[in-house]
Amino acid sequence: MTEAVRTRGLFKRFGQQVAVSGIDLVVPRGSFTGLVGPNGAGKTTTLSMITGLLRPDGGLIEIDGHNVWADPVSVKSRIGVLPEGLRLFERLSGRELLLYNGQLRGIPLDEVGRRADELLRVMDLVDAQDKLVVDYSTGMRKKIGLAAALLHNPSVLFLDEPFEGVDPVSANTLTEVLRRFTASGSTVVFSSHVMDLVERLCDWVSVMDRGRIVAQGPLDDVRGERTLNEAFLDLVGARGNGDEGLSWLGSATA
Ligand SMILES: Nc1ncnc2c1ncn2[C@@H]1O[C@H](COP(=O)(O)OP(=O)(O)OP(=O)(O)O)[C@@H](O)[C@H]1O
Repeated sequence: MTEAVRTRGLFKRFGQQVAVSGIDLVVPRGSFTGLVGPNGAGKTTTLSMITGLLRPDGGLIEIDGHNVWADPVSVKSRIGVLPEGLRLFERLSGRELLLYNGQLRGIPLDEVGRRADELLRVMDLVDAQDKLVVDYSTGMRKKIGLAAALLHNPSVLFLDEPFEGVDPVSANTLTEVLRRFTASGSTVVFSSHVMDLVERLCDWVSVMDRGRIVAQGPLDDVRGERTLNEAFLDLVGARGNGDEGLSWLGSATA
């Protein structure tokens, strides 16, 4: 199996809190991979280390066989990132943002212009292309962020919660673009809490819980005879706190 992403013993702590506890993540090339886990499982921390945004305390990360922290330049030209809490250049218009990103990546201006026009069209952002990014809605921000991440044609695309706050129409657009991207042999890794979506899109799944990988492999192997949601609850242990306490809740009288 050729791997797009491989970590060995990847480790990160924040003070006393171990966020990522020595994980061996495997992402096959050309896969549509879902990184799932409950709140605080370590997904964002893992993606931040893999994409070179956060220095690990230990372990190794390779993308297309290149060591992320030893060879950051060749890795960064191969990856696209849509991070959580997406920070964009707010005072640029959507189109300017793409042109600027493309030039930062060293793509000739006429080629950047061509790619930007196509991406704006596919993302249904043509009418908003001259509007400042600060005035974009959440879904529009995700779409322009994805366009910026795709502009240099990366071989691996990392998306942290790409569908959060995105309406079904925009989610469909994002899905179509990502499907086309993986169909051409490129790799997508995205984190999500939405099991239905992961089940619909992904062919490979890594399940994290409390800083560890508790299951990893082809979607069909991880879920077995169950839905992915049932498998997820089995794997991370449904935390049955709902029946205790809160006796006051719902007893309000008019
Ligand atoms: N900068 C930080 N400083 C201190 N602790 C942090 C920091 N970033 C993350 N953590 C802790 O590390 C753990 C993993 O957090 P992380 O954000 O990676 O989880 P996650 O799986 O992405 O969660 P969510 O699904 O809620 O976004 C949590 O316990 C979190 O509180």
